[in-house]
Amino acid sequence: MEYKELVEIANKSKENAYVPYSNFRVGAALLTEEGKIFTGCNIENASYGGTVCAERTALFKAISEGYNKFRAIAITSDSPNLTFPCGICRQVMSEFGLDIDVIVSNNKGEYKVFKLNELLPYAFSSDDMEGGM
Ligand SMILES: O=c1ccn([C@H]2C[C@H](O)[C@@H](CO)O2)c(=O)[nH]1
Ligand SMILES: [Zn+2]
Repeated sequence: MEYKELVEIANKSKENAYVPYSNFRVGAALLTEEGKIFTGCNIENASYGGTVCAERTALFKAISEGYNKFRAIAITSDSPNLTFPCGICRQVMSEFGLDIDVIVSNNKGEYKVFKLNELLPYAFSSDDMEGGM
């Protein structure tokens, strides 16, 4: 799977974004180890905190279908700037491995690839819960 193609799939899934509040459409395409792709868009809510980002929509779709090993996630929006995942999505993705490629792209289809561990150094994980549990 070419990352350019994954970006195009993310771009397409942006069309389903439900964004009456921000009008900012985000699309994500998540590639599993098995080569399966799960897409996601952002889904906003009148109670703003209930909003779910495109990245977590894709991730939760995959997890709920029994897939939890991931190679890459492409993220895009209508912005001319590269769209990076928010802090919550970085943390939620990190639960399933820091080695995933995060492909950030813009409305021209230009993209850059980062490892999640570059975007979330010193991630909090279950290893940090010594003393609890
Ligand atoms: O990486 C990002 C950043 C923001 N959003 C969404 C959340 C909200 O609906 C809108 C504005 O923050 O964009 C995403 O889906 N992914
Ligand atoms: Zn997010």
